[in-house]
Amino acid sequence: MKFSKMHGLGNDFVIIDGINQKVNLSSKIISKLSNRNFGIGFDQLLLVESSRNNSCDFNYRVFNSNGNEVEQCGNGARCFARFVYLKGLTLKKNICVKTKNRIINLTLLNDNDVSVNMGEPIFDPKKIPFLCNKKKKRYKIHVNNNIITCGVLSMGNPHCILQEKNVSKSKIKILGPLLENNALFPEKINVSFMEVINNKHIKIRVYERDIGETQACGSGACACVAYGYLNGFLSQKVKVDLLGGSLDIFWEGLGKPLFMIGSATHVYDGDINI
Ligand SMILES: N[C@@H](CCC[C@H](N)C(=O)O)C(=O)O
Repeated sequence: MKFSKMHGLGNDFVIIDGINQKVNLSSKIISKLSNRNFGIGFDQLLLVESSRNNSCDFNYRVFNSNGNEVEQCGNGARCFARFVYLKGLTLKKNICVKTKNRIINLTLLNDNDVSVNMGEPIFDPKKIPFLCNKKKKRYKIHVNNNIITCGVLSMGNPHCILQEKNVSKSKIKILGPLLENNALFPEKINVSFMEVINNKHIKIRVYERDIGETQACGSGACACVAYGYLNGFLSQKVKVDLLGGSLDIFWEGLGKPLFMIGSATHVYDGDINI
C-alpha cells in the first residue's frame, strides 16, 4: 500500500489515496501501522476517498492512532489539500471535502500554507457528545475532588478548553486523561490548555483524544479561539502558538464559519505491505 508521510506543525499523519488503490484498513491494522517502533508511526491516518455527493470533491476520513474513526482533524485537513494536489488527484487549489459530520473548504495559498474553512463552532451541548443540557459559556466539572472551569464545544470533534496562567507548567499529563475520559463525555474529548498572552495571541498545549499530548492540534487551536472570543477575552484574529509552531485563526462570531491558516509539510512517500 502506497502512502505519504506528512505533518502539520509536528502533528504527523500517514495519508493514503483510497481512490487509486484498494485499501482495507481495520482498526487493528491502523494501530499496527501507527506504532512508532514496529510500524510507520503517526498521530492520525487520513484516507482520501471519492466524493459520495456532487457538492464535494473528496471524502475525508480521519482515524486516530488506535484505529478510532473521528469527525475532524484540522492539521490533517491542510495536509489533505497538499496531498491531493501533489498527487494530481485534483488540479484545483480550492477544494471542498466531506468529513464524518461536516463539509469543510480547503485552499492552497502557496507552497507552504493552506487555509481551512472549518465551519461553525458548535456550543449547544445537545449537539456535542456531552451529558449536559444547559448551554453555558463556561462549565464547572468535578475531577478528582477538584472543580475545573472549562469551555466545551465542537469543531466537528469535541473539545474541552482550560485557561491557565503558564501552560509550560500545566499538569497536562494528569488533567488531560482525567478530562478526556470524564463520564460527561461519552465519546471522550480533546483537552486544550490555553495561556492568554494578549487578546490577539495565545499559547496552547493539547491532550488529544485517543493520542495524548501532540505537537499541535488544529481543531484544538480553533476551539480555544472560539471559546475566548465568545467569552470576550480574545479578538477575531488570533495567533496560536503550539509546541510545533503557530497557526492563524479567524472567527467573526456566532453564526459564522471559523478559518485556520497554517503549514502542511510533505516528508516522504512510502510503500508498505499490510
Ligand atoms: N490533531 C487533530 C485532531 C485529531 C482528532 C482528535 N484527536 C479527535 O479525536 O478528535 C487536529 O489537528 O484537529
